[in-house]
Amino acid sequence: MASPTTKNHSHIEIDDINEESQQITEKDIVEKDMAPLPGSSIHRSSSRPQLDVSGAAIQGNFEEKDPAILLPNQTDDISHLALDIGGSLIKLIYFSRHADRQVDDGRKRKVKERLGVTNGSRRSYPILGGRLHFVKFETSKINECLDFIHSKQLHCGGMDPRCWPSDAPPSENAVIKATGGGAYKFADLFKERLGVSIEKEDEMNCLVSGANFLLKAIRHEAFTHMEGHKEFVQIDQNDLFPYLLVNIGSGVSMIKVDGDGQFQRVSGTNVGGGTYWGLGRLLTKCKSFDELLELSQRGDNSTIDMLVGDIYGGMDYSKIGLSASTIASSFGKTISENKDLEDYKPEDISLSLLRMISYNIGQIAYLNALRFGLKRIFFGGFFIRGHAYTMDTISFAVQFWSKGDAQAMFLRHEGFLGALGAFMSYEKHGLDDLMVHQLVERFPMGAPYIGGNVHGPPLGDLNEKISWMEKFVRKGTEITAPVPMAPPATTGLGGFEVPSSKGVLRSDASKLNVGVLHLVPSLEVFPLLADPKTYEPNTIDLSDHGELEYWFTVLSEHLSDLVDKAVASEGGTDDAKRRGDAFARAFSAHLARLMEEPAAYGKLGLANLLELREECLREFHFFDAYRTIKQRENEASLAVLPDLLMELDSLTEDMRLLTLIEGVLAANIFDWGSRACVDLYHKGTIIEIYRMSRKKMQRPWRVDDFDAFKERMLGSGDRKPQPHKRALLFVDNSGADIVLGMLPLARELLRRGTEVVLVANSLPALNDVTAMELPDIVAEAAKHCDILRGAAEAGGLLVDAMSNIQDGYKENTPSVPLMVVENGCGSPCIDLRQVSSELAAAAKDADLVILEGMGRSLHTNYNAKFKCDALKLAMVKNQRLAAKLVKGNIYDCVCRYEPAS
Ligand SMILES: CC(C)(COP(=O)(O)O)[C@@H](O)C(=O)NCCC(=O)O
Ligand SMILES: [Mn+2]
Repeated sequence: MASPTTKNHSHIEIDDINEESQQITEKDIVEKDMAPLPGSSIHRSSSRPQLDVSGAAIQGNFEEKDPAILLPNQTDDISHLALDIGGSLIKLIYFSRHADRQVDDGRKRKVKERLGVTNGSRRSYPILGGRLHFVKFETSKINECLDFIHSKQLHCGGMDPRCWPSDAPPSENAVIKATGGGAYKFADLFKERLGVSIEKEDEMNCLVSGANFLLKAIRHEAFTHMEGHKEFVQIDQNDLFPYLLVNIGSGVSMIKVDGDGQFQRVSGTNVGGGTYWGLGRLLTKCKSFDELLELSQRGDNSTIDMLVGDIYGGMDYSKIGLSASTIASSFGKTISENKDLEDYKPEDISLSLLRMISYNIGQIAYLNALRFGLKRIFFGGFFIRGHAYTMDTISFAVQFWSKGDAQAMFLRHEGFLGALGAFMSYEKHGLDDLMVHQLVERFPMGAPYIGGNVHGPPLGDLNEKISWMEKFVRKGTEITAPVPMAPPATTGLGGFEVPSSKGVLRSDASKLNVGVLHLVPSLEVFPLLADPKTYEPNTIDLSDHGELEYWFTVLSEHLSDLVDKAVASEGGTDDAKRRGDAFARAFSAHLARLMEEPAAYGKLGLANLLELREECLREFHFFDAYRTIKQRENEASLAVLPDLLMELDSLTEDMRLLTLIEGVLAANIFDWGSRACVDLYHKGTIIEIYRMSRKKMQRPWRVDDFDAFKERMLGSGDRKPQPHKRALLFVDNSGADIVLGMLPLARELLRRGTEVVLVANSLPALNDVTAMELPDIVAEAAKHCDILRGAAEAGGLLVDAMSNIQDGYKENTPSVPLMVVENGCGSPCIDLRQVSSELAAAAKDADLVILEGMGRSLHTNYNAKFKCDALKLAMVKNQRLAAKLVKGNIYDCVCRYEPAS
């Protein structure tokens, strides 16, 4: 692991270099939004604006690509900036929104009608959608903060959302909400420089509403930190209150929180962050708070503090539970030694000070918790700065004094409580109505570098992002991935650098753990989860270091191949190569950062890593790296579909069901995310591999519940069970997987009178089929099959595609419908706590869920329990996973059936 190095931090510390640049970028830049994905309606990564669209009407020509839409009820005075101006730091939160490109074609409308999807369940959020960004500056450099606000035009909040951001000057009465002492001190400066008034918000109020929001809405917000070990705590929203909030800024406030807006400042101490920094500066000549903190990491406080052992001749004072290493008196040793300040190491002084102050705060906090019978204590404020030692010291104090009864917890957005509260005080935002499943935290390109010496204007478009990456590298500050890198790629202009031995992740990288919060109110919890509270999507826990190392290696080794595919998908141009290199660097940087601190972005599971890779591709405008491969495989598979259907139709019902399940498992071999499978593809054509795979399908499979599934489907003896009413089929890959595997299975269900909903990705991920692509594939397949044709028509799937059907056939008999819905994600895995509203609506009448593929049914959801019958089907295409999960081998198959629980 890269060891931290000392750096002099200056100016602005910023959470999102995605949009903010380093010194290297000199030009003045106007931010341009990244282009949305073509033709996709759910943008978890680039959250869309959710405006008040009631009464919306298209203005002008309906046929135009992007006609202007008039939103008569949209309030256009939404501010998107709030500040907490403290003694040492300015914390800024701003909101950004993007042009809505929602595609609502005829097919989608029909499916929605059929599923009864309305916007009724969505409450009226004035700022539905968009993103929250978290930024900080040193208060002494307030001018940089003002420049930042100006360059992003954040003070021009009250404006038409359709043309935001704009260069329009702020209106006469523009106001910005702010809290903290600086809201008073700098009010005139804001008026003078930006022409805006500051509306002051009560600091305590803001702290509490910020903390309440975070604890309720962010899944991995609170964590414990003991002896270097960080563990996220799941907070039950209904059991949050009362708690003690300890905000450690320059001074310390202790607030008993009983509910939203219900709190009391019960105590505080003047010995806080300011004391540490002030005394530390005088005693060590350090130039910044971070430098002082950095110093403490190399310190030894026993040269300064009087320990119990110093008094008791190296012994514990065990009778009263004090070990020899317990501090008896902070700085106490210096009184008995005839030394001057210069005789002590600044490192030791810093550590003594840090421990003195942290213990003191921990102790006072515990006494107050005891006073009011509070079990939970949350510590926030920028004193902590994610600093492991500080958190350990506070935790130790709370643990020590409470004898393990009370627990110190920390917050990932520790420093932003006040600013968040100020932001929430804009009444029209409705932010506090958002629920945990409607927020997605993303860690863009800059996340691994965050908080470094950022002092340039905001980053502009994609090109500037790439330049930033390239210049960063040229300056010799390339990040080092502490994982084996693939050999230099052939695609990039400069190829990959051989990783150097010196890690240059920012020295205090571990200190900032916040990403950009995407607000996506259309997301819902999948209603068929048996117990959403205990549901954990990830099967593989990456807190196990061996596991982490293995998967990081797998992803690193896959990187050069992925870049090749991505670059080729964009025509192999020089521009694509540059983007490819920048993507590889950015993703490697994420990996390096997470290798160093796996919990840096919240609780880390394999699904998060796989999704991060897709997000990173999208960030560099690779929207569908496997596009051509998918098309090729679809065509090849569609060509053999008629023969397969004929073969199936010649079988008995029993044999047909078995052959269908075999077919799904066999076709799941087409996975471009698996190293082993990609190697295999060099050995034959798609159809040859498919045939080979089917031949090898011998029961019993490694996990084989087929008989139980068959009994539920076909019954036994004379018992003929009711067919399922509606089945949700979570499909996986393009090509054989969908065409020769899942579609024939869907056809069988339809034939039996079960409605089928094909659930596919909203955005591309590897070679997964998307909801946008499926209707065309179904239409092609329907040309060879009456059942599929009738069902697809009934489900509104063939709205446009029917015109392609040559034989003029029209089904007269009513058919159960076949539908397609998007799942709300763009990842090879699926987190069922955050799915599209369409899928949630489709789930309401479903009594069978079929999850297919390694990502959706093994990496995630293998242990998920459902309210309805569930079938999990996958081929295991990774040796380690096979050994670990099913005690088997690569290419083993899983057919796991669990009746409704
Ligand atoms: C990304 C995947 C989960 C996709 O698998 P699928 O869901 O398509 O079956 C899988 O390719 C994977 O885990 N790949 C990494 C492991 C490897 O290369 O062996
Ligand atoms: Mn897949």
